[in-house]
Amino acid sequence: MLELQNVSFRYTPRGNNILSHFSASFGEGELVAVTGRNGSGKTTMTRILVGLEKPSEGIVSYEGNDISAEDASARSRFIGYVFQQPDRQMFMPTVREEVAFGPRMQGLTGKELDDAVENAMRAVDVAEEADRYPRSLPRGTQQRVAIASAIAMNIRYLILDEPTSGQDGNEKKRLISLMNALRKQGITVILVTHDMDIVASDCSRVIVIADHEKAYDGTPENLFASEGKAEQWGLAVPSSVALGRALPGSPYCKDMVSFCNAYMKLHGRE
Ligand SMILES: Nc1ncnc2c1ncn2[C@@H]1O[C@H](COP(=O)(O)OP(=O)(O)OP(=O)(O)O)[C@@H](O)[C@H]1O
Repeated sequence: MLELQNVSFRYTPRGNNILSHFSASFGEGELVAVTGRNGSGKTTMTRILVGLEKPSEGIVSYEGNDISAEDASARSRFIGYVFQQPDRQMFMPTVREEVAFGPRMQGLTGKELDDAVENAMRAVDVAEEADRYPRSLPRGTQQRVAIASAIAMNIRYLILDEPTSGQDGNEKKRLISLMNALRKQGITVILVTHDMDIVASDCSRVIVIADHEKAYDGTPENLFASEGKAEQWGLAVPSSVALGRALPGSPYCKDMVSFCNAYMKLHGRE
């Protein structure tokens, strides 16, 4: 279990709190969305989890131990982070070397290292790009390379910052099915996103940050079930949810397939 306990954070000693008394815990195999208005502190919260920022107050704990003082490189043994612009975290000449960098730093060598790298590249479907320069790849592929780098280090948590912004439908679908595959292996995926379609259709849980605090922590269904709840935090309601609300009985429709099923059921009864 990875936890933020009563964490407050400000970027400068005299600055305002970006987060105030923020607590959240992340269990195994969850797909958790972190959302909220622009500038609400989503990226900051994940940077604290990964060790790129230290809490001004409160602690970060992992499996019951206070890891607040551990830096990001120490935490990379269990947590991976994919930046909004993944090319900023790539500095090796080939995809294979990029993916090998982390596990090599962890002490893997020889066949063990080669196997970890090959398996990770295959898991995210970048094996064919193994000899290419990572920074020349499309952003979606770079994201998968960054995920492979994390998988090769045998992580338990993966944080993705706005992975679907600017992606086409196919790349989104590919990423979502990859996140689901990781989740089935027990890896917890934490997704910073403004994409409410993904929140409703794919996430098991959603955290909303508003006014420096955790405003909501629960299922997407509960967030979107009643009109006005998500909207008060500036969140867009997915089309399928809005359409479902307009049907008799206002069924909750997490995606367009659910909406069509609900519609057909009603139609069949008429
Ligand atoms: N390095 C920094 N120094 C000072 N202030 C910062 C720094 N990084 C972010 N901030 C401020 O902290 C606040 C929270 O930023 P953060 O990037 O965490 O928000 P966010 O919810 O991820 O935003 P977005 O949805 O726009 O990506 C913003 O007001 C931002 O301007």
